[in-house]
Amino acid sequence: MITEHAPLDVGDLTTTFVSRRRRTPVVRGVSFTLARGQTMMLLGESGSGKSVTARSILRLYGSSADIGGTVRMNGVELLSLPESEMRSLRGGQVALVPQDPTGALDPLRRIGSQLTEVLAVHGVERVTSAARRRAEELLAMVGIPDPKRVAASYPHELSGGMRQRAVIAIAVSCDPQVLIADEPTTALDVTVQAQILELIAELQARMGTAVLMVTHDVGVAADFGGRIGVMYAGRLVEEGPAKEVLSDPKHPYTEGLLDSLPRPDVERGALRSIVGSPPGVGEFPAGCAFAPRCPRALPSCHREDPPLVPVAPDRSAACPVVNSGEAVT
Ligand SMILES: Nc1ncnc2c1ncn2[C@@H]1O[C@H](COP(=O)(O)OP(=O)(O)OP(=O)(O)O)[C@@H](O)[C@H]1O
Repeated sequence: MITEHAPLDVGDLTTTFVSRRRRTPVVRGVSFTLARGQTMMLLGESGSGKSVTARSILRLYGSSADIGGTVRMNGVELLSLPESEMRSLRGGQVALVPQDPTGALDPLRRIGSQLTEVLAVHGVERVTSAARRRAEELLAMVGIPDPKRVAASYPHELSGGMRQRAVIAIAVSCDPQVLIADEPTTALDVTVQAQILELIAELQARMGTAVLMVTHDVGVAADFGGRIGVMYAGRLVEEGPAKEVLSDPKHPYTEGLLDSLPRPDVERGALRSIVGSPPGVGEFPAGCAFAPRCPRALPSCHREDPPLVPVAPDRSAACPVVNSGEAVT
């Protein structure tokens, strides 16, 4: 029997930054699975560990972080892969669209040559006229109206939105099975943001790519759909279909987060902020990290960190109040 592996299966992922003086845990036991063509949005406030989770999957921290747990891509464990194999996997089977397209492009090289190089490195096309044609096709595919001109341009000659389209063209050039997008629209004008999200969704539908997207923007999460994983203090506290999580949050943190943010997708009264502030980097309290701010914390929440467990069909949360069936209203 042939078992189909998930494009991405993350189990109990932990990331601890290490320096000569200290060890700083940042990601603490994150698990999720992405099926083919599926989206997972990592949603949470700044500092909750979303980007570190995404970048740990790609092993982008080198020796500055200890990464534990498992990261399987199509059944292959990435955390024990030699760095040389990891390098060929990045940009091939798994590609990153970062927040800032400017930093992702080489300022001294034309867009077309950056694209053909990626195609050559990953053995898709040698740098020939066929590769140049392919580069232009890719630029056209990401909605660039004049691909010949853009291929001959340097990054500084393009607008932010066009640069991000070019970065996306490079990211999808080798037909990745997993696309990791780390706040891909934050650095762009509001008018361009929706277009870039639409483009990612369109490419995903066309190519069957699984997408892991990091965002702190509930509007982006609502628009994109798929599944949402809500992060707080380095942990996933809630996970489920985006629509359900956003309309009927189970975890008190998700509820507080949604109440505190302007939501273009729902009409509501005044915003309410969550009392207190999140723990400092690596300074997690005993028990549930949200307990000191939680209006529903039980005495046990200050001692035991609840695991993420099923709370409804296809949904899970890390909260004993939800798990015990008590309504979170
Ligand atoms: N290279 C690093 N070394 C040490 N600490 C780091 C490093 N990168 C990130 N951190 C810390 O890890 C924590 C989580 O950062 P992360 O970037 O994942 O947050 P985030 O949820 O993505 O929020 P943001 O939207 O602000 O990026 C932060 O407190 C950050 O200071």
